[in-house]
Amino acid sequence: MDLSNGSPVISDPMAMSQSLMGVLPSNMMPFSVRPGGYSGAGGAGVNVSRRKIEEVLVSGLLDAMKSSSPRKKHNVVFGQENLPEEDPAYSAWMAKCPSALASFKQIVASAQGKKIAVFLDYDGTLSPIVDDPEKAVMSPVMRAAVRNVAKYFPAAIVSGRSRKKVLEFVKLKELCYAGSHGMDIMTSSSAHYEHNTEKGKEANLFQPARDFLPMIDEVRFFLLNSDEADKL
Ligand SMILES: O=P(O)(O)OC[C@H]1O[C@H](O[C@H]2O[C@H](CO)[C@@H](O)[C@H](O)[C@H]2O)[C@H](O)[C@@H](O)[C@@H]1O
Repeated sequence: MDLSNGSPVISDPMAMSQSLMGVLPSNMMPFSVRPGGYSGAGGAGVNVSRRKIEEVLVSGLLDAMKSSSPRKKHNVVFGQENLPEEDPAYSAWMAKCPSALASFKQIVASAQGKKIAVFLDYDGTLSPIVDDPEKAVMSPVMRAAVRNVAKYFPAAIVSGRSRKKVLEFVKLKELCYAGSHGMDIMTSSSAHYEHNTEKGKEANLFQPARDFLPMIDEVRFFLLNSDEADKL
């Protein structure tokens, strides 16, 4: 990330130096953004205790993900009949993209005392994959878990779907939504984001996704979907 002119420019995370990546697996890609951004109402997202992080993210969100979507069979994904550990393609893929969940304790530990924002995918993460995209509804348990996440952390859903469609499924006003792969962003109307948004302005069409970044000090991405949650 180049901070030389005061605005964050995200470089290709995979090309970042090993020292910057630290000890994190390659699917958690940390980078810093300009400081002094998000200061949510009541300090949301900051100084959340380890117990609360585990309760909200692990017991709440991950458990909801595990029950909402059964794990896909490995051979459906890779077209193989053999066991995952015997499949070179699967092993190579796992080496390149290790499960963030295997390092979840490390993530929680390193999140201690930091401002945390949670970015979630919709299809296959908050809803099960189904044949008819119109029927990819979110369960009430998942909705409650996401609502709880948004109570403690700035939270956003990023989807390839239209923002309107995702909002129709999720029905939670306290989140940010980025639809059409991030080309259509709606920030929350709650007090959490008021200082970062123009009051009364609901949707910011074609707002660059990096406008989210001043809300937080540091971003650590990790890939997580219901397949992975099921392996916990
Ligand atoms: O970025 P996402 O939120 O993961 O959206 C990606 C695509 O999701 C939808 O398609 C996927 O889910 C459908 C419902 O479970 C499933 O039928 C389809 O096979 C999946 O590809 C959505 O329909 C697409 O428009 C999104 O781009």
